[in-house]
Amino acid sequence: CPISRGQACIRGVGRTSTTPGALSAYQDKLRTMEDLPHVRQLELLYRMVFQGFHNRLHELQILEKQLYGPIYVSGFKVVAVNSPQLLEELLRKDQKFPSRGDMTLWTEYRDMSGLGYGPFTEEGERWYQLRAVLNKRMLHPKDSAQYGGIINEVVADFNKRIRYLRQLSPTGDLVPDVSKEFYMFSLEGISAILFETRLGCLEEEIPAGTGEFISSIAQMFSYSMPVAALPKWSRSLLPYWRRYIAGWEGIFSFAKTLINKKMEDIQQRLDKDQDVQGGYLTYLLSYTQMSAKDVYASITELLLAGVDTTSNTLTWTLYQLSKNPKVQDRLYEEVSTSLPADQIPTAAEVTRLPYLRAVIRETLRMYPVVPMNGRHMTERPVSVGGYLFPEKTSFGFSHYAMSYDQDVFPEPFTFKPERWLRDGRQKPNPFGSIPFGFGVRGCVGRRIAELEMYLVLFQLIRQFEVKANPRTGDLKSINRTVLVPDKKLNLHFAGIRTESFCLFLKTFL
Ligand code: HEM
Repeated sequence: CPISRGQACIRGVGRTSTTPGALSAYQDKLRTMEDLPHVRQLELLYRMVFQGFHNRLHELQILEKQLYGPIYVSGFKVVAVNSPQLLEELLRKDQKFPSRGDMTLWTEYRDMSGLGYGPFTEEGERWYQLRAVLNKRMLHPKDSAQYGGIINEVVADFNKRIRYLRQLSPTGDLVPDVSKEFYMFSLEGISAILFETRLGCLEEEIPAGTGEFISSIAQMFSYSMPVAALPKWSRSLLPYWRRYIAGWEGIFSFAKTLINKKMEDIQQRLDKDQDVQGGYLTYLLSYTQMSAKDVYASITELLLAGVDTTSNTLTWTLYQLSKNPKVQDRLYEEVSTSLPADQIPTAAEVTRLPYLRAVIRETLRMYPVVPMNGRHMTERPVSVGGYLFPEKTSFGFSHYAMSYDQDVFPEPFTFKPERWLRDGRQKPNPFGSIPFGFGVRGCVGRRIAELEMYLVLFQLIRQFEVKANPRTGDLKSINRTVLVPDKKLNLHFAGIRTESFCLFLKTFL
């Protein structure tokens, strides 16, 4: 452990390895990858460049399914899996240490700087051991529930900020660029959990260090596209690589400063023989055998994975609620009757509300923030849909197209949270929409993300009626690694709902 006092550290995981199942004699009858429809690289490039799919690759999944069926080889030798049944078949045969494939874009800077890998970038046995440590205090709903109090503090600040912004507008209720506000909310929320420190993202004046950190994250993400697309030899000639690396430097230096500060605090307490108690970072630093290098890498990756995902989902949710007043009314009915108006919901209370959960579930169906995921099968051949694929085959999952498969989701373009209610109706095939992934490599932050979204949505809808701004028009989703709106979303947060006014008075005055 980076800090120790003889506490039990979590040791390597001793899971017995499963012998890869030998394929049966029936294997001879399986067809091969060559028998599948192939999308030629030129075709793909044509569609991307001339048909404008370069930033709408998720929509291309729908077209490709119509043209090539549920499984085909796409331009860059990736096997596209485009039906829930085939996806289930493949994921149930996943490796003991699943892999999503090449992560060099995220690892190069760390290799250059002697930094470690986290859950996103690590592979094999080391990844497995890392996840065993990171999952604790995070993955189980009971673990994430302990962060309800911290998240509610952030929600309270977010409410204040929304009230402040709406009163600045000429109409007295318009909040411009809601995505940006949710970004700040998500960054503040996840940092409060991971660093056990408030960054001040929701303050009127963002502290200088926090501002630089936010710019570094934006810089790293925005230069990752040209860096990935351009050849390595161009790096010394063009500015992109240098700026990309500067982004990573800013991110790591900020994270290290906060983590080092926590380590010092803990060490001081230990020196005085005082008890060490705290949240997630304290747990990693004091109760596990993770090295400081691993803690820097893991915390940084958790943070990066936990901001755009949650914030964009919240943006899409409010967008859909503003377009579907009946759904919003039903949600309001649920949140306003579930608790007294002056009571702030706890994690346990908020996760019990079926319609609130269904609203988020439906948003993630229509806007799976990670619209394409995949697996690289390194260990052994695998059969799917009657085809045999050799080891080292890469599979790409067309989650977006599956989410709009009308056999699984009737009226797929309609926002219908009801389809997720467990009130006797037939449940959709669960593999039609798996926004947090699947299995041991699935999203580690799922429960925290859900909790953040439930708590903030509960309080927003209890207070305001969210209305579309006619000038904004319809939003389309574009793919920037995650699905984001193609333009800014401005929304009216109309009239403070009467029931909540006393809550407001109680909380803020
Ligand atoms: C709406 C919110 C979120 C969505 C939709 C989402 C979705 C996903 C998906 C699809 C994956 C890939 C899973 C797979 O390959 O099977 C993933 C992985 C991951 N997510 Fe999330 N995520 C969200 C929020 C978060 C948050 C809040 C955190 C951090 C606390 C987080 C941390 C991670 C990490 C570290 C991984 C990599 C796990 C691994 O490779 O072992 N995510 N997420």
